[in-house]
Amino acid sequence: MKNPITVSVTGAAGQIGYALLFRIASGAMFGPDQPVALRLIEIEPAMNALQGVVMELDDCAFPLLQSVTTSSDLDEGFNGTNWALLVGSVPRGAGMERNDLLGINGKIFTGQGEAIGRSAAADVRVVVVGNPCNTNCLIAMQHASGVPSDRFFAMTRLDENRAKSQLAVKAGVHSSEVTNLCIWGNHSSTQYPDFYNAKIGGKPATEVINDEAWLQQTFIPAVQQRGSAIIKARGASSAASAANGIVDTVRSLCSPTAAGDWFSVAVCSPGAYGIDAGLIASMPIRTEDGKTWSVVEGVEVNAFSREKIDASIAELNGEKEAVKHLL
Ligand SMILES: NC(=O)C1=CN([C@@H]2O[C@H](COP(=O)(O)OP(=O)(O)OC[C@H]3O[C@@H](n4cnc5c(N)ncnc54)[C@H](O)[C@@H]3O)[C@@H](O)[C@H]2O)C=CC1
Ligand SMILES: O=C([O-])CC(=O)C(=O)O
Repeated sequence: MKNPITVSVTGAAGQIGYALLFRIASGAMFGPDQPVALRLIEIEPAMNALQGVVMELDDCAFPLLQSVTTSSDLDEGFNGTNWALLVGSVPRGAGMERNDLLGINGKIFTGQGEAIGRSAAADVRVVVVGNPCNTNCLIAMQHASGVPSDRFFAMTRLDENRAKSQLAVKAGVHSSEVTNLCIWGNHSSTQYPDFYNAKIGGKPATEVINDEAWLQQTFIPAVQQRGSAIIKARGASSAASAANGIVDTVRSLCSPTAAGDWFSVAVCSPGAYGIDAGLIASMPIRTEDGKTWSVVEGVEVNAFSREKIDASIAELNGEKEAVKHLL
Protein backbone atom coordinates (compact mmCIF):
# COMPACT_ATOMS: atom_id res chain seq x y z
CA MET A 1 0.00 0.00 0.00
CA LYS A 2 1.40 3.45 -0.98
CA ASN A 3 1.60 6.30 1.52
CA PRO A 4 -1.49 8.50 1.27
CA ILE A 5 -1.41 11.83 -0.55
CA THR A 6 -2.88 14.59 1.62
CA VAL A 7 -5.27 16.92 -0.19
CA SER A 8 -6.69 20.07 1.41
CA VAL A 9 -9.85 21.53 -0.11
CA THR A 10 -11.17 24.94 0.91
CA GLY A 11 -14.86 25.72 0.45
CA ALA A 12 -15.45 22.00 0.79
CA ALA A 13 -19.15 22.42 1.64
CA GLY A 14 -19.82 24.45 -1.51
CA GLN A 15 -21.17 23.26 -4.82
CA ILE A 16 -17.79 22.53 -6.42
CA GLY A 17 -16.70 20.79 -3.22
CA TYR A 18 -19.73 18.54 -3.42
CA ALA A 19 -18.78 17.45 -6.93
CA LEU A 20 -15.03 17.27 -6.25
CA LEU A 21 -14.52 15.40 -2.99
CA PHE A 22 -16.16 12.20 -4.14
CA ARG A 23 -14.01 12.07 -7.27
CA ILE A 24 -10.81 12.59 -5.28
CA ALA A 25 -11.86 9.91 -2.80
CA SER A 26 -12.81 7.46 -5.55
CA GLY A 27 -9.35 7.59 -7.15
CA ALA A 28 -10.16 9.76 -10.16
CA MET A 29 -7.46 12.29 -9.27
CA PHE A 30 -4.47 10.14 -8.29
CA GLY A 31 -5.33 6.74 -9.69
CA PRO A 32 -6.85 3.48 -8.49
CA ASP A 33 -3.98 2.39 -6.19
CA GLN A 34 -3.25 5.70 -4.46
CA PRO A 35 -4.76 6.29 -1.00
CA VAL A 36 -5.77 9.84 -0.13
CA ALA A 37 -6.29 11.77 3.10
CA LEU A 38 -8.72 14.68 2.85
CA ARG A 39 -8.42 17.85 4.90
CA LEU A 40 -11.59 19.88 4.42
CA ILE A 41 -11.58 23.59 5.21
CA GLU A 42 -14.66 25.75 5.64
CA ILE A 43 -15.70 28.92 7.41
CA GLU A 44 -17.44 28.39 10.75
CA PRO A 45 -21.06 28.95 9.53
CA ALA A 46 -20.65 26.14 6.96
CA MET A 47 -19.29 23.55 9.40
CA ASN A 48 -22.66 21.86 9.92
CA ALA A 49 -23.19 21.46 6.20
CA LEU A 50 -19.63 20.15 5.92
CA GLN A 51 -20.38 17.49 8.55
CA GLY A 52 -23.20 16.31 6.29
CA VAL A 53 -20.77 15.99 3.38
CA VAL A 54 -18.39 14.00 5.60
CA MET A 55 -21.27 11.68 6.54
CA GLU A 56 -21.84 11.09 2.82
CA LEU A 57 -18.14 10.43 2.26
CA ASP A 58 -18.32 7.86 5.07
CA ASP A 59 -21.38 6.32 3.47
CA CYS A 60 -19.44 5.67 0.27
CA ALA A 61 -16.91 3.43 2.09
CA PHE A 62 -14.29 4.42 -0.48
CA PRO A 63 -11.41 1.90 -0.39
CA LEU A 64 -8.81 4.63 -1.09
CA LEU A 65 -10.03 7.21 1.42
CA GLN A 66 -7.76 6.91 4.41
CA SER A 67 -9.01 9.78 6.54
CA VAL A 68 -11.13 12.92 6.50
CA THR A 69 -10.62 15.88 8.82
CA THR A 70 -12.56 19.14 8.93
CA SER A 71 -11.42 22.50 10.20
CA SER A 72 -11.95 26.22 9.99
CA ASP A 73 -8.40 26.73 11.26
CA LEU A 74 -6.11 27.23 8.26
CA ASP A 75 -2.93 25.82 9.82
CA GLU A 76 -4.79 22.70 10.84
CA GLY A 77 -6.44 22.44 7.44
CA PHE A 78 -3.19 22.78 5.48
CA ASN A 79 -1.07 20.79 7.92
CA GLY A 80 1.27 18.49 5.96
CA THR A 81 -0.74 18.90 2.80
CA ASN A 82 0.67 17.85 -0.58
CA TRP A 83 -2.07 19.50 -2.65
CA ALA A 84 -3.94 22.63 -1.59
CA LEU A 85 -7.03 23.11 -3.74
CA LEU A 86 -8.28 26.62 -3.05
CA VAL A 87 -11.93 26.62 -4.05
CA GLY A 88 -13.56 28.46 -1.14
CA SER A 89 -14.78 31.93 -2.12
CA VAL A 90 -17.89 33.64 -3.39
CA PRO A 91 -19.03 32.79 -6.95
CA ARG A 92 -20.32 35.50 -9.29
CA GLY A 93 -23.97 35.93 -10.14
CA ALA A 94 -25.64 36.89 -13.41
CA GLY A 95 -24.37 40.10 -14.96
CA MET A 96 -21.04 40.10 -13.08
CA GLU A 97 -17.53 39.65 -14.48
CA ARG A 98 -15.23 37.39 -12.49
CA ASN A 99 -12.95 40.25 -11.51
CA ASP A 100 -15.93 41.99 -9.85
CA LEU A 101 -15.20 39.45 -7.10
CA LEU A 102 -11.67 40.70 -6.42
CA GLY A 103 -12.74 43.01 -3.60
CA ILE A 104 -14.76 40.22 -1.93
CA ASN A 105 -12.48 37.25 -2.47
CA GLY A 106 -8.96 38.64 -2.80
CA LYS A 107 -8.36 38.99 0.93
CA ILE A 108 -9.19 35.31 1.55
CA PHE A 109 -5.98 34.35 -0.21
CA THR A 110 -3.56 36.33 1.96
CA GLY A 111 -4.21 34.26 5.08
CA GLN A 112 -4.44 31.03 3.11
CA GLY A 113 -1.10 31.71 1.43
CA GLU A 114 0.50 32.43 4.81
CA ALA A 115 -0.88 29.24 6.35
CA ILE A 116 0.31 27.17 3.38
CA GLY A 117 3.79 28.65 3.83
CA ARG A 118 3.78 27.72 7.53
CA SER A 119 2.04 24.37 7.57
CA ALA A 120 1.98 22.52 4.24
CA ALA A 121 4.33 19.70 3.22
CA ALA A 122 7.66 20.63 1.61
CA ASP A 123 6.40 19.41 -1.78
CA VAL A 124 3.06 21.27 -1.66
CA ARG A 125 1.41 22.29 -4.91
CA VAL A 126 -1.42 24.82 -4.89
CA VAL A 127 -4.29 25.06 -7.39
CA VAL A 128 -6.46 28.18 -7.12
CA VAL A 129 -10.02 27.87 -8.41
CA GLY A 130 -11.85 30.65 -6.53
CA ASN A 131 -12.40 33.63 -8.82
CA PRO A 132 -10.81 35.67 -10.13
CA CYS A 133 -8.46 32.70 -9.89
CA ASN A 134 -5.33 34.10 -11.58
CA THR A 135 -5.06 37.11 -9.34
CA ASN A 136 -6.16 35.22 -6.23
CA CYS A 137 -3.34 32.80 -7.00
CA LEU A 138 -0.91 35.72 -7.27
CA ILE A 139 -2.03 36.90 -3.82
CA ALA A 140 -1.64 33.44 -2.27
CA MET A 141 1.80 33.00 -3.88
CA GLN A 142 3.06 36.34 -2.53
CA HIS A 143 2.09 35.34 1.01
CA ALA A 144 3.29 31.73 1.02
CA SER A 145 6.71 32.29 2.47
CA GLY A 146 9.23 29.60 1.46
CA VAL A 147 7.03 27.93 -1.19
CA PRO A 148 8.63 28.23 -4.66
CA SER A 149 6.53 30.16 -7.19
CA ASP A 150 6.49 27.23 -9.63
CA ARG A 151 4.16 25.37 -7.24
CA PHE A 152 1.27 27.77 -7.80
CA PHE A 153 -1.40 27.21 -10.44
CA ALA A 154 -4.73 28.80 -11.37
CA MET A 155 -7.31 26.81 -13.26
CA THR A 156 -7.95 27.34 -16.97
CA ARG A 157 -8.53 23.65 -17.68
CA LEU A 158 -12.29 24.02 -17.69
CA ASP A 159 -11.82 26.57 -20.49
CA GLU A 160 -9.55 24.15 -22.38
CA ASN A 161 -12.11 21.37 -22.05
CA ARG A 162 -14.90 23.70 -23.18
CA ALA A 163 -12.86 24.77 -26.20
CA LYS A 164 -12.03 21.17 -27.16
CA SER A 165 -15.66 20.21 -26.91
CA GLN A 166 -16.78 23.14 -29.11
CA LEU A 167 -14.21 22.32 -31.79
CA ALA A 168 -15.08 18.62 -31.70
CA VAL A 169 -18.79 19.32 -32.20
CA LYS A 170 -18.05 21.64 -35.12
CA ALA A 171 -15.71 19.08 -36.72
CA GLY A 172 -18.04 16.14 -36.02
CA VAL A 173 -15.39 14.19 -34.09
CA HIS A 174 -14.94 13.04 -30.49
CA SER A 175 -13.38 15.61 -28.17
CA SER A 176 -10.41 13.30 -27.56
CA GLU A 177 -9.36 14.01 -31.18
CA VAL A 178 -8.66 17.64 -30.26
CA THR A 179 -5.13 18.27 -28.96
CA ASN A 180 -2.70 21.18 -28.53
CA LEU A 181 -5.42 23.51 -27.32
CA CYS A 182 -3.93 26.36 -25.34
CA ILE A 183 -5.91 28.88 -23.33
CA TRP A 184 -3.75 31.98 -23.04
CA GLY A 185 -3.98 34.65 -20.34
CA ASN A 186 -6.69 35.15 -17.76
CA HIS A 187 -9.58 32.89 -16.73
CA SER A 188 -11.98 35.63 -17.77
CA SER A 189 -13.86 36.88 -20.79
CA THR A 190 -10.54 38.10 -22.28
CA GLN A 191 -9.00 34.61 -22.34
CA TYR A 192 -7.76 33.49 -25.75
CA PRO A 193 -8.55 29.91 -26.81
CA ASP A 194 -5.85 29.44 -29.45
CA PHE A 195 -7.41 27.54 -32.36
CA TYR A 196 -4.50 28.42 -34.68
CA ASN A 197 -2.24 25.91 -32.91
CA ALA A 198 -4.94 23.36 -32.04
CA LYS A 199 -5.04 20.03 -33.87
CA ILE A 200 -7.94 17.78 -34.72
CA GLY A 201 -6.99 14.18 -35.47
CA GLY A 202 -3.39 15.39 -35.77
CA LYS A 203 -4.19 17.99 -38.45
CA PRO A 204 -4.36 21.77 -37.93
CA ALA A 205 -7.83 22.67 -36.63
CA THR A 206 -7.96 25.46 -39.23
CA GLU A 207 -7.68 22.82 -42.00
CA VAL A 208 -10.33 20.55 -40.52
CA ILE A 209 -12.68 23.46 -39.74
CA ASN A 210 -12.09 25.55 -42.83
CA ASP A 211 -14.05 28.52 -41.54
CA GLU A 212 -11.84 31.20 -40.01
CA ALA A 213 -14.78 33.57 -39.52
CA TRP A 214 -16.55 30.97 -37.32
CA LEU A 215 -13.34 30.30 -35.40
CA GLN A 216 -12.64 33.98 -34.78
CA GLN A 217 -16.16 35.30 -34.27
CA THR A 218 -18.23 32.43 -32.89
CA PHE A 219 -15.86 29.94 -31.27
CA ILE A 220 -13.78 32.45 -29.25
CA PRO A 221 -16.73 34.28 -27.64
CA ALA A 222 -18.53 30.98 -27.02
CA VAL A 223 -15.59 29.78 -24.91
CA GLN A 224 -15.06 33.17 -23.26
CA GLN A 225 -18.74 33.44 -22.32
CA ARG A 226 -19.41 29.82 -21.42
CA GLY A 227 -19.28 30.47 -17.67
CA SER A 228 -21.91 33.21 -18.04
CA ALA A 229 -24.06 30.97 -20.23
CA ILE A 230 -24.02 28.28 -17.52
CA ILE A 231 -24.98 30.83 -14.85
CA LYS A 232 -27.85 32.03 -17.03
CA ALA A 233 -29.11 28.50 -17.67
CA ARG A 234 -28.57 26.97 -14.22
CA GLY A 235 -28.96 30.00 -12.00
CA ALA A 236 -25.64 29.01 -10.44
CA SER A 237 -22.09 28.83 -11.72
CA SER A 238 -20.62 25.66 -13.14
CA ALA A 239 -19.78 23.11 -10.49
CA ALA A 240 -19.48 19.53 -11.79
CA SER A 241 -17.52 20.63 -14.86
CA ALA A 242 -15.34 22.84 -12.65
CA ALA A 243 -14.65 19.91 -10.33
CA ASN A 244 -13.79 17.84 -13.40
CA GLY A 245 -11.40 20.58 -14.51
CA ILE A 246 -9.66 20.39 -11.12
CA VAL A 247 -9.29 16.61 -11.43
CA ASP A 248 -7.87 17.01 -14.95
CA THR A 249 -5.49 19.79 -13.86
CA VAL A 250 -3.96 17.74 -11.05
CA ARG A 251 -3.77 14.60 -13.20
CA SER A 252 -2.00 16.52 -15.97
CA LEU A 253 0.50 18.01 -13.51
CA CYS A 254 1.18 14.54 -12.03
CA SER A 255 1.62 12.50 -15.19
CA PRO A 256 3.96 12.90 -18.20
CA THR A 257 2.32 14.87 -21.02
CA ALA A 258 1.72 12.94 -24.26
CA ALA A 259 4.40 13.45 -26.93
CA GLY A 260 3.87 16.66 -28.89
CA ASP A 261 0.89 17.81 -26.82
CA TRP A 262 0.43 20.38 -24.05
CA PHE A 263 -2.24 21.43 -21.56
CA SER A 264 -3.48 24.73 -20.20
CA VAL A 265 -2.93 25.97 -16.69
CA ALA A 266 -2.06 29.41 -15.39
CA VAL A 267 1.46 29.45 -13.93
CA CYS A 268 3.80 32.11 -12.59
CA SER A 269 5.08 33.46 -15.90
CA PRO A 270 8.81 33.08 -16.41
CA GLY A 271 8.54 35.88 -19.00
CA ALA A 272 7.79 33.56 -21.94
CA TYR A 273 5.88 34.79 -25.01
CA GLY A 274 6.15 38.41 -23.91
CA ILE A 275 3.99 37.73 -20.82
CA ASP A 276 5.23 39.80 -17.87
CA ALA A 277 7.32 37.68 -15.52
CA GLY A 278 5.56 37.04 -12.22
CA LEU A 279 1.99 37.31 -13.49
CA ILE A 280 -0.15 34.19 -13.09
CA ALA A 281 -1.06 33.59 -16.73
CA SER A 282 -2.26 30.60 -18.71
CA MET A 283 0.04 29.26 -21.41
CA PRO A 284 0.99 25.93 -23.01
CA ILE A 285 2.53 23.67 -20.36
CA ARG A 286 4.15 20.23 -20.40
CA THR A 287 5.61 17.97 -17.76
CA GLU A 288 8.00 15.13 -18.48
CA ASP A 289 8.14 13.68 -14.96
CA GLY A 290 4.81 14.65 -13.38
CA LYS A 291 6.65 16.87 -10.90
CA THR A 292 8.24 19.84 -12.65
CA TRP A 293 6.69 21.68 -15.57
CA SER A 294 7.94 23.80 -18.43
CA VAL A 295 6.41 26.25 -20.86
CA VAL A 296 6.31 24.73 -24.36
CA GLU A 297 8.65 26.70 -26.57
CA GLY A 298 8.17 27.62 -30.22
CA VAL A 299 4.36 27.83 -30.33
CA GLU A 300 3.56 30.18 -33.19
CA VAL A 301 1.93 33.45 -32.16
CA ASN A 302 0.55 35.25 -35.22
CA ALA A 303 -0.64 38.87 -35.25
CA PHE A 304 -4.24 37.92 -34.37
CA SER A 305 -3.09 35.79 -31.44
CA ARG A 306 -0.63 38.46 -30.26
CA GLU A 307 -3.39 41.02 -29.98
CA LYS A 308 -5.66 38.64 -28.06
CA ILE A 309 -2.92 37.52 -25.67
CA ASP A 310 -1.82 41.10 -25.05
CA ALA A 311 -5.40 42.14 -24.20
CA SER A 312 -5.73 39.39 -21.60
CA ILE A 313 -2.30 40.16 -20.11
CA ALA A 314 -3.26 43.86 -19.89
CA GLU A 315 -6.32 42.80 -17.91
CA LEU A 316 -4.14 40.74 -15.56
CA ASN A 317 -1.84 43.71 -15.02
CA GLY A 318 -4.92 45.80 -14.19
CA GLU A 319 -6.10 43.21 -11.66
CA LYS A 320 -2.63 43.14 -10.11
CA GLU A 321 -2.72 46.92 -9.77
CA ALA A 322 -6.17 46.72 -8.16
CA VAL A 323 -4.92 44.36 -5.42
CA LYS A 324 -1.52 45.89 -4.84
CA HIS A 325 -2.48 46.53 -1.20
CA LEU A 326 -2.82 42.74 -0.78
CA LEU A 327 0.50 41.82 -2.40
N1 LIG B 1 -11.46 28.68 -12.21
C1 LIG B 1 -12.57 28.15 -12.67
O1 LIG B 1 -12.58 27.60 -13.80
C2 LIG B 1 -13.85 28.18 -11.90
C3 LIG B 1 -13.91 28.86 -10.71
N2 LIG B 1 -15.08 28.91 -9.99
C4 LIG B 1 -15.08 29.65 -8.71
O2 LIG B 1 -14.96 28.73 -7.64
C5 LIG B 1 -15.44 29.35 -6.44
C6 LIG B 1 -16.35 28.42 -5.66
O3 LIG B 1 -17.52 28.15 -6.40
P1 LIG B 1 -18.74 27.31 -5.76
O4 LIG B 1 -18.26 26.07 -5.12
O5 LIG B 1 -19.75 27.22 -6.84
O6 LIG B 1 -19.25 28.33 -4.66
P2 LIG B 1 -20.19 28.03 -3.39
O7 LIG B 1 -20.69 29.32 -2.89
O8 LIG B 1 -21.14 26.93 -3.68
O9 LIG B 1 -19.13 27.45 -2.35
C7 LIG B 1 -18.09 28.20 -1.86
C8 LIG B 1 -17.77 27.71 -0.47
O10 LIG B 1 -16.63 28.42 -0.02
C9 LIG B 1 -16.80 28.65 1.35
N3 LIG B 1 -15.92 29.74 1.75
C10 LIG B 1 -16.11 31.08 1.61
N4 LIG B 1 -15.08 31.75 2.13
C11 LIG B 1 -14.20 30.83 2.58
C12 LIG B 1 -12.95 30.91 3.23
N5 LIG B 1 -12.40 32.08 3.53
N6 LIG B 1 -12.33 29.75 3.55
C13 LIG B 1 -12.89 28.57 3.26
N7 LIG B 1 -14.08 28.43 2.66
C14 LIG B 1 -14.73 29.55 2.32
C15 LIG B 1 -18.28 28.95 1.52
O11 LIG B 1 -18.69 28.72 2.87
C16 LIG B 1 -18.90 27.95 0.55
O12 LIG B 1 -19.23 26.73 1.18
C17 LIG B 1 -16.12 30.65 -6.91
O13 LIG B 1 -15.23 31.75 -6.70
C18 LIG B 1 -16.33 30.42 -8.40
O14 LIG B 1 -16.41 31.62 -9.11
C19 LIG B 1 -16.19 28.25 -10.42
C20 LIG B 1 -16.17 27.55 -11.60
C21 LIG B 1 -15.00 27.46 -12.43
O1 LIG C 1 -18.17 31.80 -14.76
C1 LIG C 1 -18.05 31.73 -13.53
O2 LIG C 1 -18.24 32.67 -12.75
C2 LIG C 1 -17.58 30.43 -12.96
C3 LIG C 1 -16.41 30.07 -13.74
O3 LIG C 1 -15.31 30.55 -13.50
C4 LIG C 1 -16.62 29.28 -14.96
O4 LIG C 1 -17.66 28.63 -15.11
O5 LIG C 1 -15.72 29.29 -15.79
